[in-house]
Amino acid sequence: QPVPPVDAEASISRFQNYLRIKTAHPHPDYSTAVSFLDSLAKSIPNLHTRTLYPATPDKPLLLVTFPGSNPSLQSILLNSHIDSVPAEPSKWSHPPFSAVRTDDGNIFARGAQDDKCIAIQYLEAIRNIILTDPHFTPIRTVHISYVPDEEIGGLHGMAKFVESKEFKQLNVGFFLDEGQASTTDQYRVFYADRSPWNLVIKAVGMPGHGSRMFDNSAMENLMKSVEVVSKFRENQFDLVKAGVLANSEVISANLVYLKAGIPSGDGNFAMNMQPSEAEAGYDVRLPPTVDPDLLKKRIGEEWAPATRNMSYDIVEKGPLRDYMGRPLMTATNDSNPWWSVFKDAIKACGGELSKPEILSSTTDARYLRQLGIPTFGFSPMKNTPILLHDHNEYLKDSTFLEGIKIYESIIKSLSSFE
Ligand code: MET
Ligand SMILES: [Zn+2]
Ligand SMILES: [Zn+2]
Repeated sequence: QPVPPVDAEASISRFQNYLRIKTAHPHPDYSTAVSFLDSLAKSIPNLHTRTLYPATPDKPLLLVTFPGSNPSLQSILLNSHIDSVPAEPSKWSHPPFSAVRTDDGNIFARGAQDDKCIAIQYLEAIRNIILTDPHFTPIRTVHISYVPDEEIGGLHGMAKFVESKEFKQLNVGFFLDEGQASTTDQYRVFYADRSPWNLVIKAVGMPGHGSRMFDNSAMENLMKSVEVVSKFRENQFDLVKAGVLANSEVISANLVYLKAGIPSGDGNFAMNMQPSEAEAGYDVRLPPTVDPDLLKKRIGEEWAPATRNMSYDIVEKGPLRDYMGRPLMTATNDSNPWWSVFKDAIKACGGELSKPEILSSTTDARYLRQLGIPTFGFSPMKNTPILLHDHNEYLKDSTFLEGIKIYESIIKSLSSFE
């Protein structure tokens, strides 16, 4: 029986159709996305699916299973989050949920890189594996999880899932999650993430007429803090600019909002009033190697000192250490047998990997590393600008297709590893 040819155009259409589902926060359409992925998985022979609700009925998680011949071996879990960050359509050259494909092959959509590409690539890779070799049976079972809420911290998604009995029954031995695009000809792989803190610094101070000059206004107090944090940020960034450390190896503290002022009722602010409260919000990211207590000390003493009427609030979005108290990092040496299997699989299909890195952003991988499960971040996008969370996010059609080939090799190798 002749093997039907792999239909690349059909794979691209399926990618575009998935991109067209409005999965952006604050109201991601999880039910449409899950039914789309569920039917897609069911159109591939040998795949089974289950929909789980680890947290609440409005936050589904789709689990796809490609059964292995030896269920006593630990399984492989591939992951993709369903949700996307918001997009501002007026700032885009194509509507963010149109998945327009330009003449040069770029497919524009929110989620094209982060991370709806891998969602479809996993399934297309398995489809191609079965198509080209109908007798291929993995030795280890391969699961794919499609999880909600990653972009808002994963508390009602992966964090809950890893605590469930369904997860424990999967007996996961190796986990693969999203990574980031590479601007070079080499693929990037990530062995750790930075952990996010949401830091809010608040100032109170003397209110008064807009014309008066006095010490200790809330604005003055807050702006002094903003200067101190900016200085810290500059010092960290200088290490990056000098090539001493990578972006992901320093602490970043980026100002993401400022809130102050007395509303004048017409959407503006009263200009002749000095407010008695002001606050600043920071996205802070900590590399796995830093001591969180030292940073907290610095925040309390230097960034938001009580002596200047300042207070602060830190929301830690997820774990920083595993249950043994160790930093969340996956070994990339012989102590981790999965490392060479993964590396060799990339090489086997002609790909090259750059030196393993810490991811500058954060993924659900931290919840698996917390359990001590070997975990890498990987999204096969080379020669591609890094556009996650940016305007005009896109992925080239040929890059998407290359990624499917990479996953064919990875899935075959990982699932055949005894
Ligand atoms: C707030 S948890 C992480 C969410 C998102 N993936 C980010 O890195 O910003
Ligand atoms: Zn992502
Ligand atoms: Zn993201």
